[in-house]
Amino acid sequence: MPAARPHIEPRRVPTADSVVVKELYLSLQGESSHAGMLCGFIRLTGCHLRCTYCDSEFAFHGGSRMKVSEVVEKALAWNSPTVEVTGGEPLLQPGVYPLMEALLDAGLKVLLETSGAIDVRLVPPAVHKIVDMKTPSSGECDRNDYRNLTSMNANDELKIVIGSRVDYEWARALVQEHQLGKKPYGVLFSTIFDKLHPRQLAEWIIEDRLPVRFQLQMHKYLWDPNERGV
Ligand SMILES: C[S@@+](CC[C@H](N)C(=O)[O-])C[C@H]1O[C@@H](n2cnc3c(N)ncnc32)[C@H](O)[C@@H]1O
Ligand SMILES: Nc1nc2[nH]cc(C(=O)O)c2c(=O)[nH]1
Ligand code: SF4
Ligand SMILES: [Mg+2]
Repeated sequence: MPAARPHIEPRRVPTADSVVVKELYLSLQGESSHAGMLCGFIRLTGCHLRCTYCDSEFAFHGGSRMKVSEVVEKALAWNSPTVEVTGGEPLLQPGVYPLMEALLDAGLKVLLETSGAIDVRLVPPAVHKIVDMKTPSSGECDRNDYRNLTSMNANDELKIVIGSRVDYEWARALVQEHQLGKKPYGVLFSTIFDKLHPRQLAEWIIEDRLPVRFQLQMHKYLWDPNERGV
């Protein structure tokens, strides 16, 4: 007689209409090609990586669970055409997908800041993805999901945060091997704040004539670099 099949309940995602939010604030976008624009920030709690240089460790824990509808209401109250979902690692929370859909439905331009360690194919195509491929000095380079290099479109940007000559040569090899200058999306090269002098990175890029956009974290020059909520 065959063994009785176990009864398995269908998998449910009870949290999909809510997210755990660490902070919500209005500022100027400090990074990417959207830098300088008014932007509301939705910072979600939790991250599975531990980049050596992370400036947002405070977002690894805590925060408050909020309904997606409540977050959208707060986002609309900023009266900013653009919002960014960041973290922590925002794609770890199942509720982030309905959140992004709801923000788009509300007529907002939605930016997403995510590490390159998570497959981005489920992100709604209208979202502007900023995908950060981790360099050796982050300590998390082996977590990169390189399928993301072919899952991004003209709205998106690949970001590489560089803290040393080793990181730079790693990033340069990535650009050259994958012919990233020919992709529909742009490539951003940024420095780890206070680790590599920005001028040094600028000079390397010029010397090698790399097809990338140099950028700084503008908010760290406008405000105290340790200030929260900016
Ligand atoms: C705090 S993370 C949150 C989103 C996601 N976890 C990620 O890593 O992309 C946002 C961005 O800040 C960058 N970042 C964090 N600490 C930094 C630092 N000390 N200097 C420069 N960029 C930093 C990250 O590399 C990432 O591109
Ligand atoms: N002003 C400002 N711009 C940002 N762009 C990306 C940020 C982030 O922490 O993901 C960030 C941030 O923390 N502040
Ligand atoms: S992935 Fe982002 S939030 Fe997580 S540790 Fe790295 S920089 Fe910080
Ligand atoms: Mg930040």
